[in-house]
Amino acid sequence: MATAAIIGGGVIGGGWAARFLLMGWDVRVFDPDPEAERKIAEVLAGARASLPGLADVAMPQEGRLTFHPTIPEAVAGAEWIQESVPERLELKRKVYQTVQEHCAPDAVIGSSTSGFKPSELQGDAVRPGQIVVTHPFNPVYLLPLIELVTTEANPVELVDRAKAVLEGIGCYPLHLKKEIDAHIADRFLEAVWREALWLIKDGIATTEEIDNAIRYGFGLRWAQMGLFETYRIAGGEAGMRHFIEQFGPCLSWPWTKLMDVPDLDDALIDAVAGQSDAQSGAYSIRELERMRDTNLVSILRGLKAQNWGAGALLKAQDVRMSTLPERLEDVADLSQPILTVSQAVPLDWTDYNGHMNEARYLTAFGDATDRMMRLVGCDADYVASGVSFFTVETHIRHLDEAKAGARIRVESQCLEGQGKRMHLFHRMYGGERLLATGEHMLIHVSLETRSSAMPDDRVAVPMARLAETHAGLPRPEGAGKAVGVR
Ligand SMILES: NC(=O)C1=CN([C@@H]2O[C@H](COP(=O)(O)OP(=O)(O)OC[C@H]3O[C@@H](n4cnc5c(N)ncnc54)[C@H](O)[C@@H]3O)[C@@H](O)[C@H]2O)C=CC1
Ligand SMILES: C[N+](C)(C)CC(=O)CC(=O)[O-]
Repeated sequence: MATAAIIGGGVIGGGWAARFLLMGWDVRVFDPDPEAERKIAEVLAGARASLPGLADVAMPQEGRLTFHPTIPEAVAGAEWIQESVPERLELKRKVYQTVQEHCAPDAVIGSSTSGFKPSELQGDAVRPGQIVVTHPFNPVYLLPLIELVTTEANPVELVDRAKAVLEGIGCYPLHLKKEIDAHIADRFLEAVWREALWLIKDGIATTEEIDNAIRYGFGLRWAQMGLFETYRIAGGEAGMRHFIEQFGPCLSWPWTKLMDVPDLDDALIDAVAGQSDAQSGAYSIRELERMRDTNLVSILRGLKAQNWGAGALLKAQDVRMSTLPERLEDVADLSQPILTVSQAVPLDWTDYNGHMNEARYLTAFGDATDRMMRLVGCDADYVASGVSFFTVETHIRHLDEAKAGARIRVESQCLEGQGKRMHLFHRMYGGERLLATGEHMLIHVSLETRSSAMPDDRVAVPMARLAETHAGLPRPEGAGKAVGVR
């Protein structure tokens, strides 16, 4: 099992611990705060409810979390050491000194620093080449971006290994060409923050109005296209050149106070903190984190459905992690029901009753049906040739609950596969518990005439083979039932 050491388990260290753990790594934590174990347990609970639901395939088995009283004990056997102690250069350098006395000489030491350059961190370290910046974004377990900043002291092999590890735990390592204070993203964030503080100080807007200006408008655009692609479109058919021509001159108008830092005096701090209390004080930080995570999961799953931006990354990761069969030949034992879905319940699949919403059972059974179609040869190429299946009848029984983050799996049985008909029976399990069954009748169709049509041998032959083999299985309890009063 791969092992990561987390040095400093606060907001960011806790998020790293959760991501590594849920991606199957053992995690060893050192943090002198006596409350660290409780705080990380709370971050982990949020991560367990949200991260697994970004995948539409089974995540790796969760790793083991242990806490250690000293740095030497925490880094023992670790191949990745993530430093997330407070943003003080001397403290970070002191930590590296102890870490390097006791860690493997080829382990990667990543720093979460928001602002220091790697050359500053490497300073007088005994092995500067081991230390890189791996700057994450909060919540580390959901946001994939990691700014990877290196120097010439870092061997290419170590940098490549760092990228591979980050990709392996579902991150998007953005390797900066050159080191610079505050990397790329924090320079933007600071610019925006500075403007926002001026707007409050000058009495133009409150914290809530500024947040609304972002979340009802350009924040939504940025999440999916960033800055330049958005502005290219804003230039109309003439694109970026026209955009610059039209809006470039404003850059020299006195619109922004970007270069001036507002004085963070008591009056401004009271104004910001007071407005923030009025805006969000009704919720605890944990409640706000939960809302943020649910929203992020919904946005990311939306982007995933479009195979776009951060969503495309998630889709590619599913392909890497999937072990489910795509062809009949891949099925280990064709005489048994086939595993067609294995995933966790996404946060945005749950409802006001605190469990998986009824519509999502059909989503999961629909995915199981799609896999059964592919298994009998009705794959993307087949559909592109103008033929497919339509589902004409569905009967779902809801037998038990599933909550956010719970692992579910669907096992599928073919009750009939003859002529134009494919009759499927899916069982959804959570561990050993039967959660639901779904029975579906599919009819083979021509996509041109939109009416039933006989399949050709590409589907007819494997479908008949599957149906014949599954004919040996007992008829499932509940098959053929209609809704009725017991
Ligand atoms: N909070 C944020 O939004 C982000 C912070 N960062 C960076 O992550 C780092 C940590 O920041 P946060 O997690 O926000 O701070 P934090 O204050 O939440 O956590 C710091 C943790 O380090 C522990 N600590 C203090 N001295 C230590 C030592 N000698 N050895 C081990 N642990 C020690 C503290 O007990 C605390 O739990 C900083 O470098 C910061 O710039 C990066 C991205 C975002
Ligand atoms: C405020 N901050 C500079 C510590 C923020 C970051 O570094 C990244 C983030 O999560 O916004």
